[in-house]
Amino acid sequence: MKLVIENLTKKYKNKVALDNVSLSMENGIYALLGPNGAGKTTLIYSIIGLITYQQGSIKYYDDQNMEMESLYEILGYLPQYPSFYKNFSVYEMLLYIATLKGLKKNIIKERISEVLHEVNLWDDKNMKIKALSGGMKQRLGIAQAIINHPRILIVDEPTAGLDPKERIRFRDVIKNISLNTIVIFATHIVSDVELIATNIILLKSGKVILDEKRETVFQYIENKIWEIEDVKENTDELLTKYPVLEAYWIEDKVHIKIISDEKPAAFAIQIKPRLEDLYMYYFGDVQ
Ligand SMILES: Nc1ncnc2c1ncn2[C@@H]1O[C@H](COP(=O)(O)OP(=O)(O)OP(=O)(O)O)[C@@H](O)[C@H]1O
Repeated sequence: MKLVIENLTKKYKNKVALDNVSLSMENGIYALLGPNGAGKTTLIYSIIGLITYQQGSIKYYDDQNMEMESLYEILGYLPQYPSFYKNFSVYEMLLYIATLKGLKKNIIKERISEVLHEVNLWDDKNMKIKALSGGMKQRLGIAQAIINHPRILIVDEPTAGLDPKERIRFRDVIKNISLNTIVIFATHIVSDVELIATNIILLKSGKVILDEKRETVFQYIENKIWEIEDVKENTDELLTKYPVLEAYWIEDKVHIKIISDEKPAAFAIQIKPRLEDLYMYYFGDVQ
């Protein structure tokens, strides 16, 4: 599978929501990161064909590199705010979606059972949707998105409302799927994609400001992240002089993490950057 976006521009009246966006994706997990209003949802809506755009093109190619006419049989989508028929049971909802997605009758039951086990809802399959908790609804959303073995899976803030154990389960499900699927994972929760993303895309004010493989994404902030332990003296000076990425307690000591081209203090230790640092570097106004 290949998804190729070229020079995509989308305007809502005079507001430019996507500005000349070009991206090329193959199987793997693409973390789509950006602050509120960056254009993530607009990009997703453009890919799935929910909205039209003024300029550019979006094309999909199959494994034989042939351009595909329609995306619908191979698409899985979890919207930011999924909604369901509240009087359906979990099982009925999936049966309905599976039928709409054209799954063959003889495999539907088995496939529903598989996905319900994957998202840990098997024991709750007869519960009415109106009685589900927020996290359970989110898991049902994940189940309906993957039920047709999508080759392009788009998930918008998928872990909102999931408890830590379910987040880990979800990460594993997504990782497995990504072996032969393009997964676009839009989120603000950087830690959810840190472990599994193969590519990082940063969107800012409708522009792609970074599109890089995970292995090379840290080159821009390598050797620039410093930790200062037990900050007591010079605290104010350090805080005003350098952009602070993070401040936290470890036992009874305050640590701060800052970004600086040079060693900011004699007792500063250089540490390896993490995805959160990269996010803060680009979006925390620390440049
Ligand atoms: N239907 C619309 N009409 C007018 N402007 C819109 C519309 N939808 C989005 N926008 C604007 O387009 C820009 C991009 O919005 P979009 O929802 O794509 O951002 P986002 O990155 O998904 O944000 P969030 O993280 O808050 O969901 C924003 O400035 C938003 O106000």
